[in-house]
Amino acid sequence: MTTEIDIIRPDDWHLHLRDGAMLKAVAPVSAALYGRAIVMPNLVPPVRTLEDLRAYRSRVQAALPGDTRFRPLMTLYLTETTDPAAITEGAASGELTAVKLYPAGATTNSDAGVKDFSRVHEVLEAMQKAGVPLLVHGEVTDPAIDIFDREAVFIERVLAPLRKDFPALRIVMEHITTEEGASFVGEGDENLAATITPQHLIINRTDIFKGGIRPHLYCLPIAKRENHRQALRKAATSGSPKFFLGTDSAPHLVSLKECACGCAGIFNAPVAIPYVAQVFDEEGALDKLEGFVSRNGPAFYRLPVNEDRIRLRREAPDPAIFRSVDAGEDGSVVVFRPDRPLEWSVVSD
Ligand SMILES: NC(=O)N[C@@H](CC(=O)O)C(=O)O
Ligand SMILES: [Zn+2]
Ligand SMILES: [Zn+2]
Repeated sequence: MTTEIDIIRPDDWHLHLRDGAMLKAVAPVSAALYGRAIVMPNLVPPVRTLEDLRAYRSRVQAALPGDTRFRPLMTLYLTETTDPAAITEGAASGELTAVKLYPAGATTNSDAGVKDFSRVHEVLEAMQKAGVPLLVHGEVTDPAIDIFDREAVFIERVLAPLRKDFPALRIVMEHITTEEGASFVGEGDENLAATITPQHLIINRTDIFKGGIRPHLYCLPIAKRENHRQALRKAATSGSPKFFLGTDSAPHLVSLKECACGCAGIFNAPVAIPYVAQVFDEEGALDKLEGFVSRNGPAFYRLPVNEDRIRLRREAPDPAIFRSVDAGEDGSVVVFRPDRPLEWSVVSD
């Protein structure tokens, strides 16, 4: 039985660092473990222009410990007025790693997102040409579609047509939560990949209501039925290079989670890697862990893997790992803690 494993330092291909006091509170947590992270642009207001992106990158850098080697990879928030020239310029300078598509109204801070997809064709053409990946929050916003069906319907109505219109556009379907998502990506060509979160590998929709309503297990896309969780575990541990870790660590103040209309988002940065190691252990796939957390992401993004390594051990971590993170005078952030004991720890980094 493997009790210790050494892997290339992981990256996080989907992370929310926020801004202000929250940024200062959470950036060091990710920087302590990951080599790089794709930093999501859904601030209020969003990161829409290269000027916004540069300013945000400076604020992120200022929130990191002085001696860190962590590199934030910056993204733009796609709107119906995004300038195609910004894509070309950002790609050429290396400042722009990817562009994020939020269907308007689909998730936290997505109001400025895309309503009419025909309006972004020129931008998508510029991205296709420059090889800049499009990261998609894959849920339709049609209120007539049941929340549990929104991802599958998005694939049918938006993603499949988009792939036909822009076959060379590199696309990452972010935080997939369904069998349909896993098979659409699995069957696609090398221009299509997906991130998977720790929570969607661990909880199903029943867990959200276990013994009462659990706001800290609520995120979007919402966790689905057990068969979908199983499909995601299979995809993540399959060894396919199309699937990689994006934690979607998404901090919200406890007061905005525990209220009558709580925000969507799970903060998992302190525990994501040990929980993912546990999932791979349970699936008898520890040999595939390094691919999922450290190799497949860089391969898709055409970046080298990190140079140093981390060590994981099958041993319960210090319970302090679950302690809420203080985000300044407005409150704190609760750490993802599913109803499963954590049996893995990061022992050196
Ligand atoms: N995942 C979430 O539930 N929330 C994210 C937004 C997102 O990634 O959809 C957030 O910014 O809080
Ligand atoms: Zn999302
Ligand atoms: Zn997210």
